[in-house]
Amino acid sequence: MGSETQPKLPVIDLSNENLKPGTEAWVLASKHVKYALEEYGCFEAVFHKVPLQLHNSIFSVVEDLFDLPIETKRQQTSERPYHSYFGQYSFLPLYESLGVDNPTTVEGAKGFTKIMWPAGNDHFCESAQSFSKLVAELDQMVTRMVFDIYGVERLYDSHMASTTYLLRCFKYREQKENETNVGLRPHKDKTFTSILHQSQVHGLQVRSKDGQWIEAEPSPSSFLVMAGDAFMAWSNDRVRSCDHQVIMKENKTRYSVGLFSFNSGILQVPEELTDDQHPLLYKPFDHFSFLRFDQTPEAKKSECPIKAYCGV
Ligand SMILES: O=C(O)CCC(=O)C(=O)O
Ligand SMILES: [Fe+2]
Repeated sequence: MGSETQPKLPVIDLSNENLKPGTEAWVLASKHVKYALEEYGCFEAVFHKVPLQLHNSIFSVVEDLFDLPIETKRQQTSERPYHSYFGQYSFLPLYESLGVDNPTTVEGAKGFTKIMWPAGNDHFCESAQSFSKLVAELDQMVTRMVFDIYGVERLYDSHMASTTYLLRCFKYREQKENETNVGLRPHKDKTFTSILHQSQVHGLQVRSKDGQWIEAEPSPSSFLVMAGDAFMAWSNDRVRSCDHQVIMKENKTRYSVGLFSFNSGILQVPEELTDDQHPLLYKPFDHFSFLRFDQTPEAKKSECPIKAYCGV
């Protein structure tokens, strides 16, 4: 009998201070990032720049956030899809989430904090902003690596200038007897990138190309960097968007946080990514209009909403 090896996600250490564009280390890391995003649609980034103390404080304030009354949490509403409070669904009983728009800015962090705690909560505000700023640095590094390795570094600055961030916080309560252990059903994010960070409780799983579910291991220095549908379309299907789910096995409350990136303008496949072997697969599209389309019955019926929306 052969021994079964558990599939693992690619792990890439992006902590080194000397990891700078143009260096050999940068080129090597960029190749690993490209391979991981093309094969898995994701990888585990080791990123020690987020100190243990900040990891602890972000999960402590996220716990306080979900302890607020439901009526308070429902005060967070937004015109933008994915930016409001979600929870109390009979079909997804364990799940709750809240989003902080523009969390890397003082205004964004303060604006959200004021809605949740009208008398203020500096600890929440500062932790959410510091955490988001560091994870945004990771996002920018990875995005730059991808643009470099695909030979489209000329487009990086304008891409980043129109990127906006959303910090989503998640709580999955323990299941009661006879209740489902599904925290979140299989899905692909509609983001450009999503960077997920878990508390110590397992749950996040990623589907490999051959259909196996691979568990993402929680650790204070681990960040799961995933490509969303917008990234896949921008890359003309070189990058896969990552299929993932949350399954609760430990019977403990689970918290996680994710920094989601969106483009506030039009995304289009760079001409460098099309040729005879790679004909253009997507028309230019407005990212936020795609998010709205994704909520329509037409999108719900579709196997691949981004292709239904702007596929050639
Ligand atoms: O809780 C997690 O780790 C995953 C959340 C997620 O996949 C999402 O909100 O899209
Ligand atoms: Fe997701």
